[in-house]
Amino acid sequence: MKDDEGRIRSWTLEPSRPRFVPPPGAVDAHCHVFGPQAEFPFSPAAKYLPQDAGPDALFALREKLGFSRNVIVQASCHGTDNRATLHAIAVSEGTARGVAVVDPAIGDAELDALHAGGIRGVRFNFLKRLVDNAPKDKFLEVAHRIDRLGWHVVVYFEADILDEMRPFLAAIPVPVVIDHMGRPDVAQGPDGADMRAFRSLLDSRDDIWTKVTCPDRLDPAGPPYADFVRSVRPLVEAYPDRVLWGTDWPHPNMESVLPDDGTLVDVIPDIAPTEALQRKLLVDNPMRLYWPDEA
Ligand SMILES: O=C(O)/C=C(\CC(=O)C(=O)O)C(=O)O
Repeated sequence: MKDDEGRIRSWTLEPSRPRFVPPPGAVDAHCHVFGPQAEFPFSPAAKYLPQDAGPDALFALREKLGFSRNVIVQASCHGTDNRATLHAIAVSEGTARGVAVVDPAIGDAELDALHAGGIRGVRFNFLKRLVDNAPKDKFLEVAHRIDRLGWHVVVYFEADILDEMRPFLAAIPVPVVIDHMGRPDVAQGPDGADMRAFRSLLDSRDDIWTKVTCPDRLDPAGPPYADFVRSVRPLVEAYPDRVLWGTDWPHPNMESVLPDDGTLVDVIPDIAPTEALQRKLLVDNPMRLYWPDEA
């Protein structure tokens, strides 16, 4: 939905209240903020121009959905200027942490400042429709330099390049989190080629985690996201200590169908059917990665 200036609104203004009640302390471990543009302009290289979606709206949504904390992931529309993300973390009073996108030439003092501002990881985005460059050699240098801070890297790529990503992912010296399971074709089912390839990646090292997120992006059939559920539930059951969940609000680039965040939350018990799995997915795992001091 575009406004007169061509800025996209990709989120619903009136999400439903979910039936599923998350456990106390639940973390929405994948969401973003956009702007506000007047304070935090978008990057000249941005591939999409969203309407403002700032921390007030994010934290109001969190309240409505029954979550306690957020992990805010720097979105490509803000490039390597992390001020909007840092601002949202600062006003959260300790209930948000973040993942930054950095210029590979970033200095150690600036990395320290990001750490002080609540950043705990760096994101490498390989989606051609979102970024112009994804220099693996430079990314590896960054990955080596964040090791001393106890950070991890978040990697975003699609299933068609998984095989070419393997040597790069194997060389990363810190824990790795894969966004949206590397976007498999969930219509293939849990034993399809994409899920098998992704499992072999998870099996290649025990510190690769993944976000079991985005039924709205991965399952075009829509709610109740049956293909997503049948493909992803076995993954949650097989790797219960390495999975994270998030809303993906404000759902960058979702233009034709606006996902309902309440409905997304109601997918959680379908992919994590026991209380023990839900607690790991929503509390224990994200706390270990983002608030290790409190976990
Ligand atoms: O963040 C997401 O979940 C997905 C995005 C946007 C994005 O990653 C970015 O702008 O950096 C997408 O697929 O368009």
